[in-house]
Amino acid sequence: MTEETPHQPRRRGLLIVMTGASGVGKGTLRELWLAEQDVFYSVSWTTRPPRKGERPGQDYHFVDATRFLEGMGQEGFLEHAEFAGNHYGTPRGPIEAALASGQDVVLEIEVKGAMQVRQSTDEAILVFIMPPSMSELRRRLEGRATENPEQIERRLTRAREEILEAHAFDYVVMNEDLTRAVADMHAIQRAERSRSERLSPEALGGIVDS
Ligand SMILES: Nc1ncnc2c1ncn2[C@@H]1O[C@H](COP(=O)(O)OP(=O)(O)OP(=O)(O)O)[C@@H](O)[C@H]1O
Ligand SMILES: Nc1nc2c(ncn2[C@@H]2O[C@H](COP(=O)(O)O)[C@@H](O)[C@H]2O)c(=O)[nH]1
Repeated sequence: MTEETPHQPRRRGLLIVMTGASGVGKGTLRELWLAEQDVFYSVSWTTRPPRKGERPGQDYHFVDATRFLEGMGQEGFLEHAEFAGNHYGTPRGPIEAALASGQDVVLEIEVKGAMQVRQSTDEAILVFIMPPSMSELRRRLEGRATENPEQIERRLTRAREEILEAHAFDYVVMNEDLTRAVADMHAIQRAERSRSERLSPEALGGIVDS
């Protein structure tokens, strides 16, 4: 809910960044967590070719390397990174408007990009999604069957590096039981909405005057 009521003053939206290894279940978790919520999901740009069933403009903006470089100059990215041979970036434009209107914004990105977001803004809430084990992560990547064996090994190598960075993030959510992980995401969002610094003096004045 972003609507202003006498008991719920307008606040700035939350900027929530989900990060973690490829295949840990970020996308699966995000879809369940955000179902029936009016949240702005940031659709990334990527030079990776679309997978079967992926919808341009909804899952990604699929572009070639030339267009990606142009985008870096023109629209500008909040962050961008190379991952397993492809480029990925978060377009900056729509994010500030959504936050200012009180809408929560969710990014789902790899670890280097999440660290760039941390450096560029204090307001980001960084959530690291953790796999129960490397063998389970492998099982999920193999089960998804969207990469070939060599690409899976490349993603697992990167995953080991990423997991060692988990201490740098605000929250760690273990994605073993999916229902529990979804509940953890709701709990983080609820708690962060209650943080007092997200209320402006104007919003508090509105309560006093109501
Ligand atoms: N808690 C879970 N238990 C078992 N399987 C899961 C769980 N969460 C997700 N999966 C499965 O793991 C696979 C990878 O999930 P998903 O594609 O959401 O990962 P991801 O982190 O978004 O990957 P990428 O970063 O590469 O986009 C999917 O087949 C999904 O169904
Ligand atoms: N730094 C960024 N990482 C991103 C972005 N969009 C997605 N991703 C992450 O890349 C890997 C690989 O994704 P896949 O769809 O090819 O499996 C994964 O960890 C994504 O979360 C982005 O804009 N910036």
